Amino acid sequence: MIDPSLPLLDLHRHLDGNIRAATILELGRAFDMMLPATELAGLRPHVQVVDNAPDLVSFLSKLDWGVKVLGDYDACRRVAFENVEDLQSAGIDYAELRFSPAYMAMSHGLDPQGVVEAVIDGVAAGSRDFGIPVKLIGIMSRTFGQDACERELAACLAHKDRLVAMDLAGDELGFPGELFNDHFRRVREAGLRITVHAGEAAGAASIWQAIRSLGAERIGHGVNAVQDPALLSYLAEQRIGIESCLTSNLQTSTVAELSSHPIHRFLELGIPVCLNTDDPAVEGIELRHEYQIAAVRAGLTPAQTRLCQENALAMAFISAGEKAALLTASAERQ
Ligand SMILES: O=c1[nH]cnc2c1ncn2[C@@H]1O[C@H](CO)[C@@H](O)[C@H]1O
Ligand SMILES: [Zn+2]
Repeated sequence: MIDPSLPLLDLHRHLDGNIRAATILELGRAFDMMLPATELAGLRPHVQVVDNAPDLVSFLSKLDWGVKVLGDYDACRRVAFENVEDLQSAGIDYAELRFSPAYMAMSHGLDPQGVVEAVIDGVAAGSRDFGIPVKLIGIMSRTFGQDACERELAACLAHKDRLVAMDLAGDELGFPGELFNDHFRRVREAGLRITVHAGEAAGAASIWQAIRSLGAERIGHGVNAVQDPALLSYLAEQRIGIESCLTSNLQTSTVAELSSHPIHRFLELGIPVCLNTDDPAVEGIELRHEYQIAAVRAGLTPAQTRLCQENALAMAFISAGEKAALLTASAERQ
């Protein structure tokens, strides 16, 4: 259930995991690329999860066609703009969109800093046209290693005033957080907020590492925190929020079924948890599905989904004034 008197926020949403299949087809044609299909129905299974993936890395391969068609900066600007249009269609009042500039840049040898600029531009235009406030989170894609992440971080920090936070995403098992301690020291020095994908493919130790060494204030997924009672207490006491993405966790086989997802345990223990999409186009879902269907399958009551809405507002990387404005706007539309 969604309480319309509260704002609807998506804090964990990959802009480059939400590239429309129709846009992939159009850009593929524009850049004269061989795609696995020439029409939507044929393309869909290549860019969207049909059966749950066996693991995180297989799931992540479904994002690849979306970035392979980004042949120039205009294409990056377009997908950024369309992402804000999608927020409007999805009834979302505020979002933090995250993106990996090096991942978006790599197929056509673009400059990651140019990609950051194009995404900032596209999101600003969308935010203005659709009247939705949006903040941006830069991602370091750990899958490409430490050096690539250094270049990616430099591209993000060149525009640090236009980003609210940095994140670490990709292959958590193959590229543990320890490899990125120095990167996050620089993020902290730059004064950006920090959220980290942790406890999704790896265990609770990866979450401790993200908090203690990387400086994470919020955790993406955090499913495997459930293995460690001391960590659960710590998350609750320190108000470290978990950005839950239920359908994503099912599709990456992080959980076998939603009924065994630990989210209700997290909520019962007083950990700030919110509901998010992750990679909506790849998953074939929107935020409403997470609130109205996935959360119910995970055993949440209407009071708990409402609490998720409140938690999202508390967890958002915006000022108290911006939070109050979101609250007022949702109360007024009642
Ligand atoms: O659920 C996820 N877990 C970990 N990494 C992810 C997930 N979804 C997307 N990415 C990663 O984020 C970057 C693009 O924004 C890519 O590195 C992609 O692999
Ligand atoms: Zn994610």
